Amino acid sequence: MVAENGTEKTNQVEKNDVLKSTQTVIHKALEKLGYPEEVYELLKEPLRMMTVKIPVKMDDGSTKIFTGYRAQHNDAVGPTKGGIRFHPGVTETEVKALSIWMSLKCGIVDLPYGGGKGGIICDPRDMSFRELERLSRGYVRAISQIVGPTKDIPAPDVFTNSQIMAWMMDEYSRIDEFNSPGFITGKPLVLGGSHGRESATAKGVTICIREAAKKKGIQIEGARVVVQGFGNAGSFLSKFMHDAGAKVIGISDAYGALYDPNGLDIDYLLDRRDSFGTVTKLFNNTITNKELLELDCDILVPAAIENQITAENAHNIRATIVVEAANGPTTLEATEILTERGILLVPDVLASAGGVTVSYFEWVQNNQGYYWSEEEVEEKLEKILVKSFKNIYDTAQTRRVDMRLAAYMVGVRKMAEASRFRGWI
Ligand SMILES: NC(=O)C1=CN([C@@H]2O[C@H](COP(=O)(O)OP(=O)(O)OC[C@H]3O[C@@H](n4cnc5c(N)ncnc54)[C@H](O)[C@@H]3O)[C@@H](O)[C@H]2O)C=CC1
Ligand SMILES: O=C(O)CCC(=O)C(=O)O
Repeated sequence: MVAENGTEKTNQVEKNDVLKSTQTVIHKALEKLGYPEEVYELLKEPLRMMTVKIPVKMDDGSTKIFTGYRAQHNDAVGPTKGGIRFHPGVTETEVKALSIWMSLKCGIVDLPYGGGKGGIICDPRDMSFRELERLSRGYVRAISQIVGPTKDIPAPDVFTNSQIMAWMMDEYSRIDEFNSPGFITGKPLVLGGSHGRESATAKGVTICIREAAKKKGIQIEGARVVVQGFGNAGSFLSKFMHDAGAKVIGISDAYGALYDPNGLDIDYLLDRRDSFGTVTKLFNNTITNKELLELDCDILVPAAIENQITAENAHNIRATIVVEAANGPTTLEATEILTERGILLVPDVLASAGGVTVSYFEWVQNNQGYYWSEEEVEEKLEKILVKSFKNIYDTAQTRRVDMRLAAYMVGVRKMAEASRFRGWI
């Protein structure tokens, strides 16, 4: 496992905490809403969890057996939906937690879906293009019985992209003996992808930053922004903030971080990064991810992986607003510390919901065979996220809770109600 700067280590205990802490907040949210204990019993784990072994012929002639997962948290509202992660640190508990977060996101932005998530333990940075294609196709064959356009619809996540979605869609279409663009979202445009999906997660984060900045009296123009992660979410976000006149003073990837108090040249960095969001390897004068998170700034955006802001560094965070583009970057203890310190934390299940929202638009377009312009997509996304931010901010104020608990209260309600009407509880 890569460990250049100490951030790539996989810690099973922390990974377990991701599920436990999610369960803790769900429990609190259900209590606040007055639901009985059996609702928590139903929602605390995914309804279905599939573990698969995927044999892949490697380029050197050997066969490697990969382990993959697909979790389907709750399908009372509709088919499950959520990305697929290719990362060496993937664990079963992480995938379970990620599927629960997807349910919450879909509830928050009011999509007709429940949450799902997938992952494969692998390091795509060490694999060839053809090995990745064989792995992607093998995974789809292995999970094909439980997924499909009306059952569970995957999408991209860490270290997966539109090319991987294309291979997966092609493999599913062969199994289904039917062209099935609605099986997966985040596809290339020529295969039924949607305008705006690639940048959707970052667009959603940008809208949340703008709304949060208004609450804190921060002007975006000239604001100092730090972004951890320079992949799909982090790089588009850096570009949007840069274009809006903010000063992006720090960015990072898995190998280190770059800092310039006068603002980094984001266009240059975008041009030089690779398809895994790696750019810092090109520079000598890097800082660590730990140092990056503790930089003096107005807006901090963790956009990489889980458990980055913890009880250990929460006291040292010097941002006014923290907006979680990544899933689960802040532990519960750290959430409490930041809240006590008056830092406004916009939680992952709201801030990163732009991706699944435009994935839903992609699926709708695939189902109707009629495609929308980028302007239409952006207009619809803007309306949904502004409304969701307001709903959660207002809930936090009126119920005197932090925005994470408010978001869980909003997110959990629809699936609890749908489960009740179906007679499951
Ligand atoms: N792609 C999407 O549509 C969505 C992504 N997210 C979340 O956003 C986060 C980033 O996802 P993407 O940008 O899609 O992934 P990506 O694969 O495009 O980029 C990941 C970035 O994180 C960095 N990274 C990986 N491991 C790291 C580590 N141990 N320490 C520091 N940096 C590390 C990589 O170097 C890269 O810059 C994840 O938490 C993901 O679940 C959330 C919603 C939607
Ligand atoms: O686009 C989607 O369907 C899901 C994106 C995702 O995996 C996430 O929001 O974490």
